[in-house]
Amino acid sequence: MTQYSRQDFASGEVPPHRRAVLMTLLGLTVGCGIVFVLLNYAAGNTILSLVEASMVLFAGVLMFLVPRSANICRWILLFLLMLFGCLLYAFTTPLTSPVIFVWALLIPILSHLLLGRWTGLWVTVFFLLASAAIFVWKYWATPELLNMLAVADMVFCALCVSGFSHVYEISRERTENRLRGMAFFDPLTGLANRIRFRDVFDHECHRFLRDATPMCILVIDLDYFKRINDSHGHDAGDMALRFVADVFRRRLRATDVACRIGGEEFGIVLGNTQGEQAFEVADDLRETLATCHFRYEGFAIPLSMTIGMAEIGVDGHDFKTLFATADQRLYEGKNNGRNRVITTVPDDGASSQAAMPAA
Ligand SMILES: Nc1nc2c(ncn2[C@@H]2O[C@H](COP(=O)(O)OP(=O)(O)OP(=O)(O)O)[C@@H](O)[C@H]2O)c(=O)[nH]1
Repeated sequence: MTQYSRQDFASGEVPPHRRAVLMTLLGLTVGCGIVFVLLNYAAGNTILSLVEASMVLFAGVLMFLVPRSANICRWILLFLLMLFGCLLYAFTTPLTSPVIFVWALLIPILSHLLLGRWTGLWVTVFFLLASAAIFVWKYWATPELLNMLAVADMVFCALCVSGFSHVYEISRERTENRLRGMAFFDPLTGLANRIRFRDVFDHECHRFLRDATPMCILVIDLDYFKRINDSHGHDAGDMALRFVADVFRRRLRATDVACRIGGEEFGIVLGNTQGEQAFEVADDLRETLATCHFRYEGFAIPLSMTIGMAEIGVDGHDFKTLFATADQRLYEGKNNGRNRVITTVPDDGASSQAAMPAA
């Protein structure tokens, strides 16, 4: 069953700030680029001004494409490689002054902001080493630029900027993961919360609309849960909720997502699962909980749950309809004695396909 992990957030999803940073960089490339195209053209550095003009053009095209692209990873990488390549070319040309090397300090900052800590680090190392090699090659015979003090200034400054960028990105990633964990997961049980439940449902719904992949949802409510709190205390109730979450974790597949909707109510999305299979899973969960007693301070406390089920394409096509249907079946199950799974509610109001309560 899907649980919270760092991988949940590293699955090709670009953090939102990268889009904003990329758009700012593209705007600056167009703005500053035009100035440098003109300056270099006026200084007789025609090839460099042409290279810069093509960068300006590419940045302009990307400013149009990026807001319309869902996955901007490849644009980020392509643009940075071209931008840094363009910088290296500018470093090599004899008409540029030594001051141009100051732009190399942007490499670690932009790489980390746009590519994350590891890809950012490798891109930084590669382009900074290349810049250093060009500097040594270009000013080999200029001792006032290539002496111990000047080299120490440049190397330590580059190391500081790279180190701070890397540390900043590590702490930013950690904070983002922690905040996302708090936003999408229930702290008591470690299961997903209702926001993530909805996200997963939407994802599976798109799969159904695209290639008819079946999907079912279960809406689950523990039976007479109030009695546990009343007889054994709130701690016992909390432990019972964790116990139920463990039952889900043990039984469900890695692709299924269980969540705590609130209180003693849970929801499960069973991706790529048809009605009959989903009923078997639901009934298995029901039976497991009803037969394995939860223990608290020496007491064996019986637990059971009632489950309402709905299948996409059969009971509806959107979250609101499917959830309402499953919820209605859940309450049908509660009214009919609890500890059962309800998959259909005929018009006459009687439940069918209900697993009968364990003895
Ligand atoms: N310990 C604990 N109890 C909770 C939590 N959230 C909700 N509850 C309790 O769950 C109980 C739910 O009670 P009811 O809605 O009456 O439902 P029930 O007793 O399970 O009865 P039926 O659903 O009708 O079978 C309430 O006593 C809530 O206080 C929680 O996080 N921890």
